[in-house]
Amino acid sequence: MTDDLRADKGVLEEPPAQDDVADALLVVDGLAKTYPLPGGGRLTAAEDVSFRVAPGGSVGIVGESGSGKTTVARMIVGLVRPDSGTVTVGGRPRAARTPRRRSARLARAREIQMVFQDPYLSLDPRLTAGQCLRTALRLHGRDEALAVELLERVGLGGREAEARPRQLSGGQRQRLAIARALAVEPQVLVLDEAVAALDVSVQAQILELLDGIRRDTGVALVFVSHDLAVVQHITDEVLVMRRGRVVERGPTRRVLTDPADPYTRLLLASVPGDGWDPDDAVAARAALA
Ligand SMILES: Nc1ncnc2c1ncn2[C@@H]1O[C@H](COP(=O)(O)OP(=O)(O)OP(=O)(O)O)[C@@H](O)[C@H]1O
Repeated sequence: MTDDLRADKGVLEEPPAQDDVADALLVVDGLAKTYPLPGGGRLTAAEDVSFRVAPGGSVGIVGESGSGKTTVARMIVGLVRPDSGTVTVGGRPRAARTPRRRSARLARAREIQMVFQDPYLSLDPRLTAGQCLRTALRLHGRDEALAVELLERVGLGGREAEARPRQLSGGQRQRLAIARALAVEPQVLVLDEAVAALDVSVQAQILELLDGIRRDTGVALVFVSHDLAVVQHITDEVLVMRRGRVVERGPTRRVLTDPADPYTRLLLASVPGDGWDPDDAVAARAALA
């Protein structure tokens, strides 16, 4: 999409820090998805969503429930097929379908890994943490002994290595899910509300962990969250989504301290803090609708 078109669509476009396509690791271009509505017509879950992330970069996607964040995350990973748009990792366009050949499937998994809100659903309940990591390492032709290093990397010790997912705390399970994703050595990690279910102190530990990992490994992060405070800590740039469209984007600090779009202002006004009045937040929403 050209800048003129973007301006026509009312999307505020600041030159992102990672503006050079050649430097971008992940290029998301014009992703769109609609779903049929029960009474006819179609719901726009995502419309013309484009952004780029450099190696070691971190982009946040924020918005309220139903704004289209998960749809975008799932299209990037390949769990939802876009109506249009492309996803390119390291200069290679991702195929629309999961390839049949095993080697191609593994190569695709090494491009992008995803961490979900509830790691229970993605972890095999029968495997201990150590077995889980060794299985992933073996599958990708890596040395199984690296499991110890990975556990250490995410702050899990020998006791946790022998535990199955149900014997771990929510924070430990999420650490394991991150370690398993890293076992694949992905270029991009997409995290969908990955810390939403954790209490604030555990959230902080996981965010710190992710920040260290992206600095050390150069993995690019796409961080989907409804929580502006979370995004503030982990991302360089942020996209604000409303009703499937990106209504604002820019450096995270700027967007969160000096928002240009009324919807971003509303999101910020909705966060409880000093002098916060729920009536004001409700009134602001009514004015925007
Ligand atoms: N498989 C589907 N079929 C029909 N509609 C869907 C489907 N998946 C999502 N939607 C709709 O698309 C819109 C965007 O949903 P999405 O889950 O992407 O939003 P979200 O911002 O991630 O919300 P949340 O934070 O609640 O997960 C919503 O209106 C949702 O009801």
